[in-house]
Amino acid sequence: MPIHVRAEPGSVAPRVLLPGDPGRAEWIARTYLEDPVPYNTHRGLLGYTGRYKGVPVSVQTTGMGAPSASIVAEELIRLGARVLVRVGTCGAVDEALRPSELVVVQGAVPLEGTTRQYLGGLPYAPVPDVEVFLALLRAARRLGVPHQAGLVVTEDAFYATTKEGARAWAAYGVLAFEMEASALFLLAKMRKVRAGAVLAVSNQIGDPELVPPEVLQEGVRRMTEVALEAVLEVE
Ligand SMILES: O=P(O)(O)O[C@H]1O[C@H](CO)[C@@H](O)[C@H]1O
Ligand SMILES: O=c1cc[nH]c(=O)[nH]1
Repeated sequence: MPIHVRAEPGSVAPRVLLPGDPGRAEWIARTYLEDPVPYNTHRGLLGYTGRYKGVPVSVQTTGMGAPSASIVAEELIRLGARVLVRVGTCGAVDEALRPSELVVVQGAVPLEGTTRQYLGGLPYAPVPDVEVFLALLRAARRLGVPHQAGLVVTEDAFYATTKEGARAWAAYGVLAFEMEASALFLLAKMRKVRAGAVLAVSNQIGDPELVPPEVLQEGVRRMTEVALEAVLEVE
């Protein structure tokens, strides 16, 4: 049994949704999964397995930041996860992004320390699995959900980022900042599994004010439905 995700072999489905927040994991399991069974509560890394439209799906909390997400992803893969989709929130850099709008992540600039340690300092371009990315994009279009596809920055220090600092990244095509995607994408390539990410805008970067809770919840609902429909399309 892994050290952190204390699940028995066979209790995690091949398809896994990955929110940072345990509350979101519980909500997704209760709202969308048939017969959800909890398999981990250790460290608050809540994990559940049930079925979505008859297909086994797990939802597993990553915690915040690439160090925690990388531990969880490594252990999930050892437990049999094969398609990992982050369902997270993000701070918008692009002013055209509306509160709760979705970002289908096409690539994640690795501004965090976890990939640096794995790569021994080598430059790298963390990208999602192309089939997962296309399935997320198709699902967002089919469901008619407001979204953009593009780059995000994966950062370590939420409160170190300023509006001005983030705007500099907008000049290179970055839409939003978040804290886990680059590590997930690298690990998926290293361990030969598929990964992707879809995010809902929770705030403007450098602004501590969250979008109103009911607006954010609507974004989270749409993001979850996009991710669930997408994982059904990918082996
Ligand atoms: O809402 P989640 O999935 O946790 O994602 C974002 O929210 C947290 C920061 O508030 C970080 O984990 C960041 O990536
Ligand atoms: O990294 C993050 C995630 C959400 N919101 C932010 O402002 N930054």
